[in-house]
Amino acid sequence: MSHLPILSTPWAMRATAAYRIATWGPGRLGCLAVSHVVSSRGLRTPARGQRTSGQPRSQAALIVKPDSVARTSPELAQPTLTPNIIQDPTSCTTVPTKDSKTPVRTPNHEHADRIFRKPAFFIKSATTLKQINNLTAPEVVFLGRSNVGKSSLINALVNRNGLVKTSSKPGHTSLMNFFGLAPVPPHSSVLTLVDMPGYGFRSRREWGKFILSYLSERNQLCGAYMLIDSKVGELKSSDHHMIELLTKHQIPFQVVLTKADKAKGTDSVVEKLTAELNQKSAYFVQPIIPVSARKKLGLTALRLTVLMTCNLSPSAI
Ligand SMILES: Nc1nc2c(ncn2[C@@H]2O[C@H](COP(=O)(O)OP(=O)(O)OP(=O)(O)O)[C@@H](O)[C@H]2O)c(=O)[nH]1
Ligand SMILES: [Mg+2]
Repeated sequence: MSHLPILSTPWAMRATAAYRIATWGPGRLGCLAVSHVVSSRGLRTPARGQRTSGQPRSQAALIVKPDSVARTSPELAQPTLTPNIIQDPTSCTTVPTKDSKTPVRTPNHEHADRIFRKPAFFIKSATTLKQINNLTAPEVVFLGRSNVGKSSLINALVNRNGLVKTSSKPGHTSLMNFFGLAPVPPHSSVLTLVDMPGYGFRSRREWGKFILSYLSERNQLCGAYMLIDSKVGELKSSDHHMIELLTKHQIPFQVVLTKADKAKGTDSVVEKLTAELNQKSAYFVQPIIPVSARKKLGLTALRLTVLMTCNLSPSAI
């Protein structure tokens, strides 16, 4: 367990975060939405697996890295998983260079790729939580600034160019879109992937309210993937606000460096961001994963961590 400095009371932290969200691009929320978020949630156990609601909030929960996201958790410490996640150059975190050795693929990598070859399908767009009540599969959400590559990454993960619409124009995705993976669509979905509208430049204020209620109340949500453009290579203020929001709602999140084909080297960026995020949030989960949707790099590593985040054993599906 690692401890973060206690900055203030949980209530003050929540109020501060709520104020910041109220002034942030995708939200620019009215006071009503903010006070709803501040007062409505109980502590949920962030998880590899579904979170539960209704447990009391405690300050301890805000300052202690939860076991389920600590890097020392037995699950991540499994020798068959962790070293390969971190070291396998093609299928995992590192974008391979010309000098890379032939990657070693473990059965877990094979399983992860196999699961993501199951038919992927569009379920629905939503603007209220009620519209997604019937979606019960474990869920992960892809978040990030406009144009960072969220929609392209989902297409690449499920091997379906065109499943999610992409555009070079920022602000293209304008609703929360839900996608399923299932042996026999649309039944028995094993996993739900959520594509968010981008925040920051060209985002729209009306997205904020639903996104806030989604993050604060959605029990199916197992974790978030926060995308950073590897060419940008740093957290912008809107990313900081999102991290505060994820932390406030105790949602474990992992960072994905997108468009790695365009960046010269991602190692130093990974190192710098890892140190910064470890300081900033107890809900940050390592490792940071560089990917390229265009060159299909790093995708297997991401698939495997998505399955782990959702507590879906790759070999059991
Ligand atoms: N070079 C490169 N370009 C990429 C990659 N992934 C996405 N892009 C490009 O980045 C642009 C934005 O991609 P999207 O997937 O639409 O980004 P988004 O985050 O969904 O954008 P919004 O929905 O507007 O928030 C498009 O022109 C993509 O072709 C990548 O891996 N490499
Ligand atoms: Mg998009």
